[in-house]
Amino acid sequence: MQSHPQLQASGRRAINFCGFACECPFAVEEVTNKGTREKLSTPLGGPRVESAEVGLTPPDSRGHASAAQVHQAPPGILHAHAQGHAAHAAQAAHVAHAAHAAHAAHAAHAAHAAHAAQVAYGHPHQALPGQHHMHYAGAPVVHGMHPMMPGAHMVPNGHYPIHYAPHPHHPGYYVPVYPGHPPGYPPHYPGYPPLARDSRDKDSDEDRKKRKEREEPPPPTKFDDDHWEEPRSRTKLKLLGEDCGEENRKLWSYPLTDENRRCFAGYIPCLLKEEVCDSFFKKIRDSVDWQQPEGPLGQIPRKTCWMVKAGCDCKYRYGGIEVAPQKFPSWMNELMELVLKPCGLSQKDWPNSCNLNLYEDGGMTVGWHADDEKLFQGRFRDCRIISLSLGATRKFELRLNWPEEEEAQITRLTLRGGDLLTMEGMTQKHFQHRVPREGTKEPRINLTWRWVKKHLPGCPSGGRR
Ligand SMILES: O=C(O)CCC(=O)C(=O)O
Ligand SMILES: [Fe+2]
Repeated sequence: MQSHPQLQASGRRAINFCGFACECPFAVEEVTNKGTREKLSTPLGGPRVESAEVGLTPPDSRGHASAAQVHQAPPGILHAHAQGHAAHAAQAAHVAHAAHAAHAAHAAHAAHAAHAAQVAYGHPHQALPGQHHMHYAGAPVVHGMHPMMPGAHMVPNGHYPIHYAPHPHHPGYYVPVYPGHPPGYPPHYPGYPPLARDSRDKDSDEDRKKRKEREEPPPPTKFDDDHWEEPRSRTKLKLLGEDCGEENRKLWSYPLTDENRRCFAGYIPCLLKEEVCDSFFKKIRDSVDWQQPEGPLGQIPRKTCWMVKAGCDCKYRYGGIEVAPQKFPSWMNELMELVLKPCGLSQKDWPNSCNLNLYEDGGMTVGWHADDEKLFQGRFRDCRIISLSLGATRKFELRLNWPEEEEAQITRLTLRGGDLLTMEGMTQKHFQHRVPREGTKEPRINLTWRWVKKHLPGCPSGGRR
């Protein structure tokens, strides 16, 4: 993450925002103007920033950028704080609205808040008209009741009664939370729209637990006492990596092999050469009519496109969105030829649909989900999904829906441009997968080929008309 320009100007540089490849907003170290590194920590584990030299420079175009990013704050992280530093929060808030600045300050850690408030407006009285609040260090007055936290007094320089909850991903880190939000509701502040969250993005442990209690179906009935699913020695399921011919077999490995659940993920590294990847990447990026549909929780955090073979007009509905089909373009045949040959599939057996995603940078993601929509029948029978990655390297994770004691819950893979990944058997029933947030600035395109087994009513490829 880049240092804030105001910090740079003051000779201080906040670095190493948490060190994790994710959304953790907190700086954990700072380079001082003496060139030494200081640990930033609070009694609660969240770090504290004491960059009192932060100036009162008005926001520039970067400020606008910050404001925009504020609205894209990742789930579980408070909006104004999302940029990882009070100065960002302040600047973002400043750009947005003085009242928002108040919330930015409030949202932030008390020490951050001081700077947020101070830097953001310099006119603390405008924070929320008619209220005595948000006057922190450096501002003239500190008194009054907090406008949104009953019983809470405003106090100078920290020890402000912000409540903290464990960071959803990083043990030992804490994030401020706003009391009064309904459980499971993504923290946000009045005046901001709800977080733009993918309804598939159910990646906080807290969320997961609560959702589980509320709406997750109980584990399905097992095939027998020892097996979740009928073993493939009986069903005769053939894996692509086994049934692809002698010359291709050596290309494959199976990083996920769960015979008990009949779940598999196959992998071929660097299937396509770099020049081929580059050429398809550009063609796809520039020619596809990318959509970023709005779901119940805001725009999905990536661009997408749903393509089908001629004769099918099934829409793809998932997570409260609906994507209209586009026809396979001419490049699709060329690409399928390259990708599906090593899978041992001849043209008559090719998939009849493909879901495409464009992740413009590491901030774009797909949250935990399974491709278990009725179209593909993956909850009821073996289901193949073949995925090709182009562009930036991203992590890909699989987790069990119903882990048993001591079972490893997450399988982590790294997908580079040109890599092929499959999910086979009952993987869509027993596992969820995701592409988590990362720091990269580089774009990635992913294509997942699938077989529509149950066409929507009215689709010319379906049984009924
Ligand atoms: O981008 C990826 O690798 C996964 C995409 C995915 O899971 C999906 O499109 O359903
Ligand atoms: Fe998926």
